[in-house]
Amino acid sequence: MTRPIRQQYEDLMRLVATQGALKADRTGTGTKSVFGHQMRFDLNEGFPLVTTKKVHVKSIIQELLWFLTGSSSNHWLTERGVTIWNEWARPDGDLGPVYGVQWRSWPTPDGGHIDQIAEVIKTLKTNPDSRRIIVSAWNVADLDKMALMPCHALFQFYVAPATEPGGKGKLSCQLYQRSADIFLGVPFNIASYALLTHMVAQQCDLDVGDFIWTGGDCHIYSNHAEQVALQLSRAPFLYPTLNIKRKPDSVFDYQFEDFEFLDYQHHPAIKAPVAI
Ligand SMILES: Nc1nc(=O)c2c([nH]1)NC[C@@H]1CN(c3ccc(C(=O)N[C@@H](CCC(=O)O)C(=O)O)cc3)CN21
Ligand SMILES: O=c1ccn([C@H]2C[C@H](O)[C@@H](COP(=O)(O)O)O2)c(=O)[nH]1
Repeated sequence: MTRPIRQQYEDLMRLVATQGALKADRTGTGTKSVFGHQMRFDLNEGFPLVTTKKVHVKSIIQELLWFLTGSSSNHWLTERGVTIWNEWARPDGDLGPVYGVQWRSWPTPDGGHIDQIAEVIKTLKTNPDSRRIIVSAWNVADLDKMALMPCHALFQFYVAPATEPGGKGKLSCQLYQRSADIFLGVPFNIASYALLTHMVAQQCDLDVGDFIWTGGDCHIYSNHAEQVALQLSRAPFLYPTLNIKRKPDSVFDYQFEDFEFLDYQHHPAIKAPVAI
């Protein structure tokens, strides 16, 4: 199959840079913003890793593995050389009941916990036609205890049945991201959920389908304007290919070394300040 060169991400960036409304925000930085946007990535066309700048995949993989441990501590990340959450961590490294805590141990009113990821894997294996295969990080009662409220708030899986006898079903995933920092956050978020979709598909003996990204407040910070102009002057390359080197016993047993990206052709990295 010859793959097309895709630029959904750059199209969103261009749309917001040219059409976005000037809008104030919590951090006091100022943004250009568009409300409501969708991108669809066919994971069979390659792994959607932005090519118009170098994306730091190590941070993305480790952050996803951190979510899957259910940890609330930034120490897990810093011990592995990942610093992207440092600005939000409390002095003891705690981030409150953020993504991983809600994914793996959503608290129930009677004092119990729900492992939403384990439930999703079980449902995909036993009832793939279900329309209820959802993970939510948006725990309203816990929001005020979180260092930062979830940006990637809710995701749903979907299985398209096999089209030939003996074939595999195709796993798709759609994410709702309520707030999207297009320059810094979104390349991470797309790659993270695309990676999760590959991992869940491998565990459930499914092929991959689409990753659909749906954004709420899609913004470019005013202090990213020059970086955005540089990035939009570059021509995208073909997406790389993800190789998962082994099949671990469960979705919770993946290691950083299990993943490699083949043929990742990219433009140079572009530095930018993160809005706190
Ligand atoms: N304003 C803002 N944007 C975000 O994207 C964001 C937050 N806040 N707060 C929570 C997390 C942390 N995330 C971050 C934070 C920093 C980078 C960042 O600085 N990226 C650089 C360096 C990569 C690295 O060191 O690994 C980049 O060039 O992508 C990316 C995502 C995503 N989230
Ligand atoms: O995974 C993430 C996490 C955070 N962001 C961005 C989106 C916003 O720019 C900030 C969060 O600020 P709020 O005022 O809470 O919306 O972080 C992201 O893009 N991706």
